[in-house]
Amino acid sequence: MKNITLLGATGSIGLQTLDVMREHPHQFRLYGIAFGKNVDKAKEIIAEFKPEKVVVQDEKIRNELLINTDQNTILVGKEGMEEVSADPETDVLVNAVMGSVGLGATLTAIKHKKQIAIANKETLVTAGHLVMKAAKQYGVDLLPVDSEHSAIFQALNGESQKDINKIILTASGGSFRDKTRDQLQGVTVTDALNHPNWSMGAKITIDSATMMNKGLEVIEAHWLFDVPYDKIKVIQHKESIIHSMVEYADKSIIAQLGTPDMRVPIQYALTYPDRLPLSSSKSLDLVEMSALHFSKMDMERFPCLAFAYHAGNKGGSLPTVLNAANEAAVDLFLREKITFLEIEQVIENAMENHSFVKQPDLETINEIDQEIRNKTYEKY
Ligand SMILES: NC(=O)C1=CN([C@@H]2O[C@H](COP(=O)(O)OP(=O)(O)OC[C@H]3O[C@@H](n4cnc5c(N)ncnc54)[C@H](OP(=O)(O)O)[C@@H]3O)[C@@H](O)[C@H]2O)C=CC1
Ligand SMILES: CC(=O)[C@@H](O)[C@H](O)COP(=O)(O)O
Ligand SMILES: [Mn+2]
Repeated sequence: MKNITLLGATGSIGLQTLDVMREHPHQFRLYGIAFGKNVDKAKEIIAEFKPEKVVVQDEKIRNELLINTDQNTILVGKEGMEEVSADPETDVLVNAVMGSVGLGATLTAIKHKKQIAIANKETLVTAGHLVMKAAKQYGVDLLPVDSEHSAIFQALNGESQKDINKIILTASGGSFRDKTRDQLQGVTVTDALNHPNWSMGAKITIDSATMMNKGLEVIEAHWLFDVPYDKIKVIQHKESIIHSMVEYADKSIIAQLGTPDMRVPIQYALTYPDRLPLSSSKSLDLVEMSALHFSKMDMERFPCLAFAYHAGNKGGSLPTVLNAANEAAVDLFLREKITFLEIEQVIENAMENHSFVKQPDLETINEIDQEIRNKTYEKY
């Protein structure tokens, strides 16, 4: 029986993690949760799973939650997430919060040698060098939850790092893949939230539409698999059936396929190196599928992908700027303060005007993250 602490329990990945846990009640017990604002959903989770530790975003939410939940220990904010991540009773940390707010918890869990299932890609984008250095120092593996990275992790299994020719990340193209740049003028939040293949949280769905999601995933792959950027390629694959691939020195390509169902990579990160049945997930019927499509990624159509390659290649503080500007811009778009096309302008502007720091430590990263958000929110 593994004790799971689930950060972001009320979100898309959080709820699907709970689905996996329901299928395997003898393997997993929910020890701790953290959530943001969704008190009603959190109450349902607490009533069903009875976690011992609950972390809330702030004091206001704590007061709302206190009614009926006095049997739990309630912790608050980033410090609360770090405390529950370090808790001796936590065996596995599933980090599924949205955004760089998850960074401290990831680093804390590493220092306490926890098994970590990482969905929170922003952690790796904003401070990949610090996270991977700590993981190496404490001998901790980060088990990827992101579907592409789970696919790559499975395709890499047992192979030698030196034999990798390239990693091929697949991109669905997002909600606006069939639109030209001209047709992006005036698109609405509702349109942008309509992802063709996946049902996900709002922020990542917008990231898919701008292609920033794939940009973040390029940086995530660089850190997780220690592969240089010139060996990480992106192709468009509109069906999201091949979740990603690795090409080896002999030109063999190993791919991982499956229906678009996040419970599969979530469960694998929880059970690795074993596999358990997942009866709620559907088998892929390739005959019914009949055809899969691939096309070249157009960096001019999707400039956010080019921004991410640039930030990744340059390194230093630039990925922190990319991530913080993107988080603020997507939030502004979701609240209809800026247009869809302004998202990329906010990011480009933040990257161009930033005073570059070559080797930022944690304090510097947190300062830059806050400064970029403040500047962006001041402007709009
Ligand atoms: N959804 C997916 O299929 C995939 C997601 N990912 C990654 O997983 C992460 C989560 O994504 P997703 O589940 O879609 O996002 P959601 O928006 O659905 O969920 C985010 C979760 O984080 C919580 N949260 C937000 N801010 C805070 C905070 N300050 N303190 C504590 N909790 C907070 C939210 O709480 P509340 O709702 O209560 O406010 C919610 O539980 C992201 O990094 C995303 O990129 C990666 C691959 C696929
Ligand atoms: C499910 C998942 O891992 C998402 O990151 C998904 O990949 C989004 O799809 P696209 O970014 O390819 O549209
Ligand atoms: Mn993904």
